[in-house]
Amino acid sequence: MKCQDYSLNRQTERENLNLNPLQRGGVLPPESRQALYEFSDGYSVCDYCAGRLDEISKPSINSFLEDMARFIGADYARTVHGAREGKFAVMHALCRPGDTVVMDGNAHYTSHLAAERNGLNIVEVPSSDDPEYRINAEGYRETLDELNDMGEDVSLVLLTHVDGNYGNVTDAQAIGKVAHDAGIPFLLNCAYSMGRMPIDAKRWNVDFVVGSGHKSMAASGPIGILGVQEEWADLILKRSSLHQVKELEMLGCTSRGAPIATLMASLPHIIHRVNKWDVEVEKSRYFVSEMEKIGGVRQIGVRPTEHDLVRFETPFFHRIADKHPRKGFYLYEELKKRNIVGIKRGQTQWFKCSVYGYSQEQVHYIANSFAEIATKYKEMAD
Ligand SMILES: Cc1ncc(COP(=O)(O)O)c(C=O)c1O
Repeated sequence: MKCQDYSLNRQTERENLNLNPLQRGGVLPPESRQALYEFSDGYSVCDYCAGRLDEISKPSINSFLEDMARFIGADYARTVHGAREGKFAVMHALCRPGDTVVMDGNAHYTSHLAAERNGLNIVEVPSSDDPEYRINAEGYRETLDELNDMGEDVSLVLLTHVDGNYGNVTDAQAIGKVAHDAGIPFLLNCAYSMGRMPIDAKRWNVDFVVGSGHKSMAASGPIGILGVQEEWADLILKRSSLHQVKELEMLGCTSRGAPIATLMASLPHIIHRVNKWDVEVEKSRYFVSEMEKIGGVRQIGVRPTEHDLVRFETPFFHRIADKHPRKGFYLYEELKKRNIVGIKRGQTQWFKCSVYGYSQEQVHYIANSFAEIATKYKEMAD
């Protein structure tokens, strides 16, 4: 069989300033790039395995998981292949087909799919209207009261801590309390927060917490974290009846090579960086204020933003696209000329972006580049 050359090169994308919110939190520090090289073979962490991934002591996955659990305020931590697999595992262990799970109206599609694959009914707590799309504890209380009045049993309450559309940071502690007052366990999806900002599952009334290594924890994917409190450990981490040492919901073992090696190497880095979250939020607010100096550009979602993921409505750039010979592609192309990528090609009506991890000078350069493009095509927007 003839096969084309698949050797890959991503140098250009790596060297540009990448504003895609999906990419910002997954950039590896140098020590993790080294780990990636050392552990790039498939089963590379399994040389000294005595039966189960989370018990391996060389490399020290066992103590890494204890440190991770402490970092997120959970009693136990396991690696999974992503936040979605963590949600699926919790639902699979806890709920029965036909049960109802209550989740926020801003929930990620993977929460829907995890529920669907488990045969669960989804009831959503609506967000507030445009432009805030806010999710609050009162909404959860009302929805749970209504379901209770209808005689509907709810087996799980799920909240997206930070949603992927607006970057709204919700009050997990208050919603966790509502869930517990109703006697229902609480699952917090921290894909956009764990590894970026401090998480305290115990203080926030969280029974199960999931995070995403490739999204927010400076790791090569696919990898995620599932945190579980003591009360639920026997259920979620129950052993197989056929292979006594193996944990059923983990299908025995999860991540077995580069993803877990990079996440381990990145743990000190992310423990350190979450303490500087305030600086990131300030940087993000500065970026929003600079962008909003361009006529008609407006940040959507809760204001001032409390996260690095920001969504802008950009009618100004959209009007230019109507007249520009390159149509909607001009914005992407103009940014690329300035070594900025991450805004989807052809998208001008609105876009999401993030300046997480960039220096103040880089943020200034990025904001200035948008302003420069706006000035260049000002006439076309009139
Ligand atoms: C809010 C949110 N939850 C979950 C996910 C999925 O994370 P993972 O790829 O780790 O399953 C995403 C990814 O975009 C997300 O934005």
